[in-house]
Amino acid sequence: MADYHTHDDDEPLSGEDRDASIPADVLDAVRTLIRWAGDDPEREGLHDTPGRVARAYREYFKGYAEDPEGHLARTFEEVGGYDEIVLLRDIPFQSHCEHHMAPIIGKCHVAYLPTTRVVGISKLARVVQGYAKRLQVQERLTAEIADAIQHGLHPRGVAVVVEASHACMSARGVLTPGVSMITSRMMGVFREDERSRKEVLALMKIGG
Ligand SMILES: Nc1nc2c(ncn2[C@@H]2O[C@H](COP(=O)(O)OP(=O)(O)OP(=O)(O)O)[C@@H](O)[C@H]2O)c(=O)[nH]1
Ligand SMILES: [Zn+2]
Repeated sequence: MADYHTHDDDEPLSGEDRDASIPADVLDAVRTLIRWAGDDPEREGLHDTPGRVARAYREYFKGYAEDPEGHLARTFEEVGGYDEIVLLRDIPFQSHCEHHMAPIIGKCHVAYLPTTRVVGISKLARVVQGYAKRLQVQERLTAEIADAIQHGLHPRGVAVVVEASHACMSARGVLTPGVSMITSRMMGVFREDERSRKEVLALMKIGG
């Protein structure tokens, strides 16, 4: 998969040039799936679809080309003696389940209790996106985000809660829409201290 991410996505390419950067076996694989679905990949409306699907896959799975924990490398000394929870609530994400490659759509709440150094808040959202843009199960996504913050920042505590709906449950299979899956990972003070855990869950507005 990594070999398929060599193209710089910021470079504008058009028409055949864009498809030239996509390996022929990838385009063929999409044509095979179109045929398997029951349609003709050569008909006009589907002719450019394999290239579009391949480019869409580059976006869906661009997390494989990243080291999400690397986003946390630049920290700065917090000013003013701030020693309370830092929380980013409602970070939206889109991922894909590794069982069906169907969308997982949801939001993630990320909190940490700093020691002396803090990180730019956008970097926490980048960590979420870096792990979301891979094939996932929600439990592993949750754990990977929390572990990266723990290893990257060595804070006094990390709390990650993910709420998401799985298209593999709503659009196929059991056909049960409207279900939220909620997963969490608590580390440090948020795992060990009941009051800290309650405080962070209250700030996340979970469990009311
Ligand atoms: N725990 C967990 N399960 C997931 C996640 N995403 C999808 N699944 C489940 O993975 C399971 C795969 O089960 P299988 O029995 O192998 O696949 P299947 O026959 O397509 O199952 P159905 O979805 O029940 O039709 C299903 O129960 C999915 O709902 C996730 O993020 N976490
Ligand atoms: Zn699934």
